[in-house]
Amino acid sequence: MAKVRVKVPASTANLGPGFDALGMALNLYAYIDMAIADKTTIQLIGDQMNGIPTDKSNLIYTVAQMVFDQAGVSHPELYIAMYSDIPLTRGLGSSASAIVGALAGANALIGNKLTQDELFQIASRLEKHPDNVGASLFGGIVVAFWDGLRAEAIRLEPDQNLEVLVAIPDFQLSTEKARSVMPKEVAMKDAVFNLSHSSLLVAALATGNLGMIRHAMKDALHQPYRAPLIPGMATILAQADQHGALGVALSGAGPTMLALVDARSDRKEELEAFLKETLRREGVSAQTLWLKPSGEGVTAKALGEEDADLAGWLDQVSEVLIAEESAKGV
Ligand SMILES: Nc1ncnc2c1ncn2[C@@H]1O[C@H](COP(=O)(O)OP(=O)(O)O)[C@@H](O)[C@H]1O
Ligand SMILES: N[C@@H](CCOP(=O)(O)O)C(=O)O
Repeated sequence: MAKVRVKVPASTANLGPGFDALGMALNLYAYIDMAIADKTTIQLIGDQMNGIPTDKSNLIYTVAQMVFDQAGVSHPELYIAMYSDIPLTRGLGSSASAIVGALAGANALIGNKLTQDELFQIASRLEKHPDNVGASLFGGIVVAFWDGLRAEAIRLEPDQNLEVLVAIPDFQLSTEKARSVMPKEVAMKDAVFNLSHSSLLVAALATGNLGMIRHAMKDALHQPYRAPLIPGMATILAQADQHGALGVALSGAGPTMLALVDARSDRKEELEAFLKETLRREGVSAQTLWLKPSGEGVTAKALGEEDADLAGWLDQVSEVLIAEESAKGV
């Protein structure tokens, strides 16, 4: 393919007890255009990616080269353009989406020489959290492990009534920092607590037993240690189910808080206000977003000569949205 456009979903990892094991793709996306070129150029569109390098140290570029290496081809020069709605370093899997997007784009450019499983192995090796990369790659809900040698995953179809409310604080928290506060060893009772709760959560999600989520979505392995890094988190974890959440967790390594909600609930406004107000009382301003699980994982489609470049296409898309809103009279 001469040029490809990749669409890759954000992800939320852990879902509470499934530390490094459970992930869900969300309908918040990053887009990457990629083509083989005479000279490497990397264009980052929007303020979102301030500070990300635009030379050959860029993650998208380096990951694409890994695909070429593994496939035994050489394409050292690339055109890359990227736009993302996924906030960086907030626990919504921006790094995983960049890795998975780059893998899918580079693989499409060379006629999909690598299998999905090969992409999953590379992604898990790089990110080290198969919950994030598995969700961005396969979509839906992913149950996964990575043992340092191999990653395995099974994808579950999310219940159609599942909605997701995220409260994204206006500060960044790197995964590295949020992992550094965790103990190296845990007590047997905490291990058993998480084993039973994450197993129950998978069963609840697999069978659509939404009422069980509030019992299952509890964690003793990482959230207690991370809570001091996020003012308001402990209160949200303790009380969100009293305000209409099916379950609540830290999204990935944080600082975003995530609530699972029944789409038919009439308490959505109450829950959103509770999350915002709890964080505000602790001096944290946060943006709330209503999301859905993304059933689809990463996609890569071929672009023709007639297709607009990424910046032009984004303008067209927003014009369509504005036109749709005007037609609705809002
Ligand atoms: N498109 C991208 N290009 C290059 N690096 C990226 C991109 N997206 C994310 N990253 C890197 O990933 C880091 C964030 O990863 P991480 O701390 O795991 O948080 P999260 O994945 O939850 O957003 C960013 O600070 C940046 O270094
Ligand atoms: N399981 C990892 C997930 C990190 O996710 P991110 O979206 O914050 O990068 C962890 O909890 O450390």
